[in-house]
Amino acid sequence: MTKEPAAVLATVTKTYGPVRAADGLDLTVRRGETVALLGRNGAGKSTAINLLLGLDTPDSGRVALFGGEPDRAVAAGRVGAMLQEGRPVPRVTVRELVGFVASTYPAPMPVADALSLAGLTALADRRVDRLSGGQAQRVRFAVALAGHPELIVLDEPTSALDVEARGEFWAAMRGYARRGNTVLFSTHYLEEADSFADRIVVVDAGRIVADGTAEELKRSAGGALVAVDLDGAPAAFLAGLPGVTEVEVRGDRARLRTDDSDATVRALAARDAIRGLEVAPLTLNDAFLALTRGRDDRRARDTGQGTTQDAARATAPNREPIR
Ligand SMILES: Nc1ncnc2c1ncn2[C@@H]1O[C@H](COP(=O)(O)OP(=O)(O)OP(=O)(O)O)[C@@H](O)[C@H]1O
Repeated sequence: MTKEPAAVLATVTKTYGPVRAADGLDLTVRRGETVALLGRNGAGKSTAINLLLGLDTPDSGRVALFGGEPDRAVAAGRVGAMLQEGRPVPRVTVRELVGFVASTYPAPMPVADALSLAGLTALADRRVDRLSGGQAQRVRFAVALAGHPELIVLDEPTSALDVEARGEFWAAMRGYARRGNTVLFSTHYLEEADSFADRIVVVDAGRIVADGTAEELKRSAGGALVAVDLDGAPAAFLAGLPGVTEVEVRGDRARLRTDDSDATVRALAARDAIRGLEVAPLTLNDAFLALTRGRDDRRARDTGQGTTQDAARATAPNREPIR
């Protein structure tokens, strides 16, 4: 018998007033996968996670964890979660806190094991209100492990951590995933999705707009980037060159997205317009922007105005984590 997937959202919708926070989400997370939900603020990542965990009910569609009701899987300890809201920190030691939470589950993980996986063995007797932000986040991870879950769901687990704490956090998570467990995490950091996920699911305006490995996302966004100096020439001809799907001109430099970089470069060469030529594959960031841009454009059309992202993009390509 094939095993049920760890998590399923089937054509799930959820609206909050006028906002379609989940707009027909279809997602299957297979056992053993590490999946990133990648999207900007307000894309619908937390909504998807809350629906999956049974913390919210969909307007329509079906949600299942291990083939059953989310509540059942959560109560059985098969699912651990780290959500965005921090709870007040009690004045107990790390070991006491994890031990207490473990005692509420039917088949908990041994406390020493949870502490070790979370990289907390040396801090077991430290009070939890006397830890750094990164250490406190690993305590929350150990708490999420306490029920001995097969699936961990993390909503932006590292957004408040510095680079070093982030590295330690992901090292702990990898140890858990290596045991054959399933991890679903949301993030707006492209590099985090790229480094830690087997599969990236791009969420935008309550919809899944792409789903695959980083390489597949780059391929599905299409092509490469070609940049040249204009040398004072008017830029109008660039959009008509073979392969070109997008033109961005800043100062005297033109940046083209193309489906066929060979054809584009040949056409540029034929016009003797290859000064400062650069050809580069799309970065994951470029792919993300290309994959989510269509919806921005549609939203802008629907509301009759550009979005702030459009405005930012018109002046500078986004090289930062998506915010
Ligand atoms: N309880 C709620 N009531 C009203 N609107 C909500 C509620 N929860 C979410 N929304 C709206 O639904 C949309 C999706 O929000 P959601 O929190 O799922 O996005 P997100 O991708 O997790 O964003 P972030 O990265 O900021 O956490 C947003 O427009 C948000 O304002």
